[in-house]
Amino acid sequence: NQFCDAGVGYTESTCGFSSTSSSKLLIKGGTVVNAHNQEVADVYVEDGIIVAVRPNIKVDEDVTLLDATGKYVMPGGIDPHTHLAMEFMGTETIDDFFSGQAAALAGGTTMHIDFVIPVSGSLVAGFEAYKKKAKKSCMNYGFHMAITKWDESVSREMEIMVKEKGINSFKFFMAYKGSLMISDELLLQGLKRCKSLGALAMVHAENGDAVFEGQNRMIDLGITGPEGHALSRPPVLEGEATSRAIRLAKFVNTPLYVVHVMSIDAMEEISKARKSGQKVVGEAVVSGLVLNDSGLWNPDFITAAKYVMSPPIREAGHDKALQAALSTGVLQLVGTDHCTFNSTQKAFGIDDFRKIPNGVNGIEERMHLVWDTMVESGQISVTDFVRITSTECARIFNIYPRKGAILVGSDADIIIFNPNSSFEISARTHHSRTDTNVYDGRKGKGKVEVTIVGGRVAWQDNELKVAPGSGKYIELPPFSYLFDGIDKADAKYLSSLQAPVKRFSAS
Ligand SMILES: NC(=O)NCCC(=O)O
Ligand SMILES: [Zn+2]
Ligand SMILES: [Zn+2]
Repeated sequence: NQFCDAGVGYTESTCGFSSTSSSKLLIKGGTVVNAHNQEVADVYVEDGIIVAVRPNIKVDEDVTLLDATGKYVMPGGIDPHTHLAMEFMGTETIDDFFSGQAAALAGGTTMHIDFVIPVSGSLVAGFEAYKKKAKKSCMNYGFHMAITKWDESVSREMEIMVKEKGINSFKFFMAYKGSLMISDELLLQGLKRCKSLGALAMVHAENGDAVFEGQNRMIDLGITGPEGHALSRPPVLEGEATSRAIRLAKFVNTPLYVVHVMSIDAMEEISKARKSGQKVVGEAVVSGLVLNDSGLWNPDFITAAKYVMSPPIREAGHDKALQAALSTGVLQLVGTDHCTFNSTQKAFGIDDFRKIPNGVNGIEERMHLVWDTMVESGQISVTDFVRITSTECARIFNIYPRKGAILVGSDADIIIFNPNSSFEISARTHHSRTDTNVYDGRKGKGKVEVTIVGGRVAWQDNELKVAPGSGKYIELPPFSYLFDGIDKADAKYLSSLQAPVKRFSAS
């Protein structure tokens, strides 16, 4: 870990943070990239807000200048899927809201959306617990909320989350039998409630009952190592659950967001639904795009166990198909599912893959790996890069154009990216607290040189410049663009029922 251990005995002097105090910033001469266009322009920022984007802006001497000549000036990355300080599988992720965010800033991500896990089923208690965890934040963050049980109180608390706490999305786990997994009955209730609140339903799509069966099958065969994890939950189980969730969302007529799409099977279900006109969002994660399952077969347990996540990293072929789906719009955005456990924690499953805490790193690596894999290979344009790493996430979670854009009036969350530099990933130099890295040794083109959050330089010259506690909670309002037209479709459906209703009342 390159930063001092945050939160414990922290002082600015001992940690060597230096904050850039000027509230005025001019980024000169770069190519400003938005999802819709790119142009050479200066970007002028005052008090955290972009106030001008045009060539040759003249400013007074009290303004901090950043030269971006020959570089891209892009919206900071927004990671839609992280787990910081999450209690899971009998332990807690090693990255908290400071170490995880410090890593994010080093990699050009300025906002992430983390998943609140209810406490004993209570959403309010879960929200309070995460508010406390997030006190050490040093960048923008928002929350999704998991729904793990169903009763009147959960339904009421969902309304409180949406109307009072700034949460506009709820995740339903169709896997993790015995802990987070929910039934179809609960999923249906949850989808209906999400719809009425204008909140986006998200699913972890794997058939948890069949996964349980698959795990028993592996143990009966004496397969106890990390490879058993992938073998026990094949793509067909991800495809089945994805298809089931899509059909239930269609039945309820509410938008659906499928998190961490890892297989061709799931991706094809999303593709089919989208072609039919259904509002389904598919989230790729960087591990699914750039890794294959070969690591899981490494004879060294710790090396193999670091790749254990759910749904599993698939065999070669799924990665390329997911890249193609992302480049053609079948999948819309890229997250990380950053959920880190160190070697000691992974070793809980040394004799039984079912006990290996599930999760991989990625919050620091996402922007670099997506650039190298997708832009450098010619699969997507620079504007597409901005769309899938930032803008689309802001649109889906209803904070665009405040976030996800370099426009007058937008928040000044900005990166300066040098396409002629290069990056190299190593567990020895990364900024996460974990001692392994699933991308260890990867090199590529392009480098985030400066990360700006709310108009302040947060990362520059390989140095973190912000302190724990300087982060900001971003409330996410309900009824994003995905809800446009839902009422019209409902009205059409109801009018289609008039004929049977009349027939029934006539007899
Ligand atoms: N994905 C994973 O393995 N861990 C995090 C929890 C989840 O997103 O399912
Ligand atoms: Zn999940
Ligand atoms: Zn996750």
